[in-house]
Amino acid sequence: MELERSSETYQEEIVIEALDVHKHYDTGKVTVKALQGVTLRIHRKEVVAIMGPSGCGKTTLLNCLSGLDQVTSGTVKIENQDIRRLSDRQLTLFRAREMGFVFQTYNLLPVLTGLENVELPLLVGGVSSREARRRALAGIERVGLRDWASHRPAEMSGGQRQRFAIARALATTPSIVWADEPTGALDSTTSQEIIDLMLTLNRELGLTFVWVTHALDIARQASRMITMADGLIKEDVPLEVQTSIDTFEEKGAQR
Ligand SMILES: Nc1ncnc2c1ncn2[C@@H]1O[C@H](COP(=O)(O)OP(=O)(O)OP(=O)(O)O)[C@@H](O)[C@H]1O
Repeated sequence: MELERSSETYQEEIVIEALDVHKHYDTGKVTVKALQGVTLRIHRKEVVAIMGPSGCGKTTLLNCLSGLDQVTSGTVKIENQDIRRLSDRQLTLFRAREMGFVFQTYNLLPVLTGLENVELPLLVGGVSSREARRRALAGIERVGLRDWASHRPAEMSGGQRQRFAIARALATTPSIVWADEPTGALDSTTSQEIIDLMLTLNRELGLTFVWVTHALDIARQASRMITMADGLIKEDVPLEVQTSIDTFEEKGAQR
């Protein structure tokens, strides 16, 4: 399958690089400094969770890194491409090719079936209808919802909608998937199923994931946890270190 990538090829390869990124919002009277100098490197196959209190700049960072929004100053490179050097059209095509997006509210079109929702980005990208159907069905199979392909979102549970949203994000065989509160609208069991699905896709397809989440139990399952405050990165902890901190604390607590 074309989604498959060799893990050896990509080890230690930087896929997302932010250098001294600032983002200011001008709201007329005041300027909100949402990002105040973020520098960050994310390697291929990492699963990075971005945490922090409401308003600290998590979504702004995700939007700036993914090119959904423009930075005020600083550099963002994706796959070594400085995205500020791309025209709007080039950036749209680049995003469509390299990135998938998953949102808390699924963002599926209600008038389309699950299958049609997954096909849509492929058809927009110029893929033939026969090929789009083949690829969409393969993606839907991968998220375990073959029997639901002809249903509309209103007939599905939240977890099923999010699975279709993930299949849609995968349809264009991206290398990076951005997920903004992907489990925010789901109960804890369904949330865990969605997290397990993304972790499987990370392992099997070598996809890089960036999750924005409020939930510590979700963030702990990433391979790296970044905590933001006031538009800056305050902590950046790989899972192994996190685990040893937990173990240390647990041992300390037992003494
Ligand atoms: N379009 C906008 N116009 C003006 N200010 C904005 C805009 N988007 C975000 N902000 C402000 O930028 C700051 C960071 O917002 P952001 O949404 O990135 O935070 P967040 O950490 O994702 O918050 P939450 O966890 O509540 O979603 C906040 O002060 C917010 O009010």
